[in-house]
Amino acid sequence: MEQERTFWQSLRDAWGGITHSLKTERNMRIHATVATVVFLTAWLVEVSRWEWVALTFAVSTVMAAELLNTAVETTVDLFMSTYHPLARIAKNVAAGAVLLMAVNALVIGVIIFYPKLMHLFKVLLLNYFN
Ligand SMILES: Nc1ncnc2c1ncn2[C@@H]1O[C@H](COP(=O)(O)OP(=O)(O)OP(=O)(O)O)[C@@H](O)[C@H]1O
Repeated sequence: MEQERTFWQSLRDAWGGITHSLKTERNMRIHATVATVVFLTAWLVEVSRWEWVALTFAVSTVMAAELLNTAVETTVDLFMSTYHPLARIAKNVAAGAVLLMAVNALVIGVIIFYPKLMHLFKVLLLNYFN
């Protein structure tokens, strides 16, 4: 039996899982880019404390879903290298979880940013014509 691992070894392996997904999954890189843009915009338009909570939660759930999707895809590929309807269902359902979380994050993003960006747009427009 394997020797008991330290907390730091587990943490390093978990981080290795995230970096693996970033290196191998294009969608994960898209999520990371969108997350960076969202956090930068949130900082620029000075969102409230609770809006930070909602955005952080939305972004992390999408990325966590993508990590689980990668885990499902990898596990399916390990056991099924040829076409199988059940493999298709497993992968599609895991991808569906990512889609659901992404739509949820989009709705939260629109609710938070739309009024702020519209306000900013109006201020810039008024300043331009005055
Ligand atoms: N062994 C298989 N049997 C049947 N269908 C499969 C199999 N492998 C993949 N598929 C189908 O192809 C799709 C893409 O699977 P793939 O493993 O290539 O994931 P991906 O290209 O990384 O997709 P994602 O965009 O969800 O990350 C799956 O959602 C599934 O519909």
